[in-house]
Amino acid sequence: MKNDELLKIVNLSYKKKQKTILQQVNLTLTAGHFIGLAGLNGAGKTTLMRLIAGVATDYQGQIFFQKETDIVKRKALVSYSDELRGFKKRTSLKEINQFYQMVYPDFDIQRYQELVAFLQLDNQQKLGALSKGMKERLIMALTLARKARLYLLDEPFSGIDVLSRKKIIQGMLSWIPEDATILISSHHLEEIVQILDELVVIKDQTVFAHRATDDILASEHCSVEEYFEQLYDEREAQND
Ligand SMILES: Nc1ncnc2c1ncn2[C@@H]1O[C@H](COP(=O)(O)OP(=O)(O)OP(=O)(O)O)[C@@H](O)[C@H]1O
Repeated sequence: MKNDELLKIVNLSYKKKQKTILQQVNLTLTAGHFIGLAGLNGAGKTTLMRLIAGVATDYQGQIFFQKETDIVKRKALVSYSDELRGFKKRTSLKEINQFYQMVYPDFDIQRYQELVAFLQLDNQQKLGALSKGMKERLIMALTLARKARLYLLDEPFSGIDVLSRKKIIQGMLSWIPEDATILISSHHLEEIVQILDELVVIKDQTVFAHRATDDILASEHCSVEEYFEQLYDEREAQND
């Protein structure tokens, strides 16, 4: 149901090679929302997605999904496609699709075919022959074809040409079920802001802000992009 609690992260900290990447992260996401994930390069956006998806596991703190901590159950409800690193370059899109059908019981083949057509992908092509933008389209099709509760898209548009972006961003509204939530990271907030209900900002190795975009517009008297920039400017001003 819309607005039910989906994800609750409590005091999460994560280190990689003894370096602290995230610390004391607290975040609650509810069902039925489009949420932007913003932060400068290296802030920890990808790391947070990997933790939510259950790809990165060696963390401190707790991650509840629908009030449960079981990672297998979480993986079954969260759709995230890493960079398809596990597949060989000669693997065709058709074979990748077959693999997803086998591994994910919620993979909706009809929805995948619709996404393939919408994103102008060619099932006969090999993974290694895809351009950066076409690979991003494939990741998007595979991720959104699952009937999940939470979708994670990490910089989904960075390689996609400007003309296609608008169409895809608008199209995304129709691909996400009403009671599901999508978390999208992007360095170009201005492009996705019109579809965002909420914004999560990663700064100082933690979730620094989590606000409804309507609330930002009403109480900050600036655009969502300006609000994000100001959060970082404040830090620089303090450091001066
Ligand atoms: N395998 C790794 N080993 C060591 N440090 C890592 C590793 N992967 C990521 N990091 C570090 O973790 C931090 C967060 O990286 P992450 O990729 O999550 O950031 P990001 O916000 O997604 O960045 P970007 O916007 O550049 O994609 C960075 O300082 C990065 O150097």
